[in-house]
Amino acid sequence: MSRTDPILELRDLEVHFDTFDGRARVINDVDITVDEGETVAIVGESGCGKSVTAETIMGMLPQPPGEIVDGELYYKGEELLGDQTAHERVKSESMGMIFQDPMTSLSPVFTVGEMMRDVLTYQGKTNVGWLEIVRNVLGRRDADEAEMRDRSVELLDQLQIPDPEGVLDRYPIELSGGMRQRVLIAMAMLGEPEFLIADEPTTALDVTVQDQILDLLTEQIERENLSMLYITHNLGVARRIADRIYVMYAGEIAEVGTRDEILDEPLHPYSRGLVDSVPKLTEFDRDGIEGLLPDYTDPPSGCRFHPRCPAAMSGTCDVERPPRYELSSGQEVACHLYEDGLSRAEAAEIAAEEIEFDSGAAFEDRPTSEPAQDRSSVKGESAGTTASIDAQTPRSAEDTDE
Ligand SMILES: Nc1ncnc2c1ncn2[C@@H]1O[C@H](COP(=O)(O)OP(=O)(O)OP(=O)(O)O)[C@@H](O)[C@H]1O
Ligand code: NI
Repeated sequence: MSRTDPILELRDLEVHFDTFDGRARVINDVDITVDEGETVAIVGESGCGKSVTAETIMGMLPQPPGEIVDGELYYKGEELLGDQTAHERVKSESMGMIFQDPMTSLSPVFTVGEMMRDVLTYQGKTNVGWLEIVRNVLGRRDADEAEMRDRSVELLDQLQIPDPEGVLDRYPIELSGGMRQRVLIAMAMLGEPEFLIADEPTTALDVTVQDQILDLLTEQIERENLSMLYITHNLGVARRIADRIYVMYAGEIAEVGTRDEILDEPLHPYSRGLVDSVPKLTEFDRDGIEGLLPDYTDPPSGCRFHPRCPAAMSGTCDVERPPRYELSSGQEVACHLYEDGLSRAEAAEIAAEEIEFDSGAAFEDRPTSEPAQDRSSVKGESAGTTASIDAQTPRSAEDTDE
């Protein structure tokens, strides 16, 4: 892996929430690095802490109930978590944020909190015109209208929005979902950012429109040589867009590697289960991961994944938190099966020998190094308990970009 200087470095992040059930220790010691010109994806199932990580980077974590207990965030070497003024400045000067379109994400799978946060993108209104939004986004209520129009038209045009002049005078509600998402990307680009952060911007769109949006986004990234952190639960999207991938599980980083390393042969048992649960992305024919994310108010001891792990070793994985072992290739994996300095080939051999998903067998019943042979149960049979990660978007073709 040839790497340039990091533009963004998140170190040792720990985020807790005060909830009715007690203190939820959600983000536990998360490190993320994005190099100049690089697109990094964070993948993981719903609830694993992707958005909390993004909110922290954007200085948008609601505090309370959230609390950043530990961690540093460096943007080009400047620390931001301890300096709100610097964070605000860097955000407005250098960062662009792409959210989900609040109007297409009004769906029961989103929490009220998430919807409210997204709606803020429109300053709480759905009936404001484009120029109004631009003024707010730029924080320049007095910005010269002609100048904003020119820049906006140019961007809308780059994003292949038909009749960009006309769109400027339309309300978001008059545009299709795909068009609104393009407008949201244009909004993020308006401040001429060098770093983009996107939290599942295409999730609510159907696959064809999602593809178009990803193409347009990639074009913008290449044109402006941007760095990007892209958050998604969709491995197909990560394959399209990412140079490197961080796999997150229960508020921790399970594995980091290049896109091909992670998607072609992941090493962490969780990543393997995740990738294998997407039929189109793999030749393996394994089952999904049984069980649910842990309760963050009482997370498992040792490795947070051990209760769901088919390769968990009693006396080790339930006791000791695995460090992130670094292979000779640079790939990092937080799992006791491995050790520092292994080659990819050695690690792949260990993974093939030790990790096999099947149904039902609980951690307690499992011998240490003899994976069970029963593979009768397939993903989906135990509805609701199998980690589900989409290769496709959940919406149907009926919702296409009209
Ligand atoms: N404002 C909040 N108050 C309390 N708990 C929160 C808050 N925001 C997030 N959490 C908790 O933090 C955990 C991680 O949530 P997060 O939204 O980061 O998950 P995610 O990986 O982005 O999931 P998804 O794919 O569904 O968007 C969840 O258990 C969630 O309930
Ligand atoms: Ni999220």
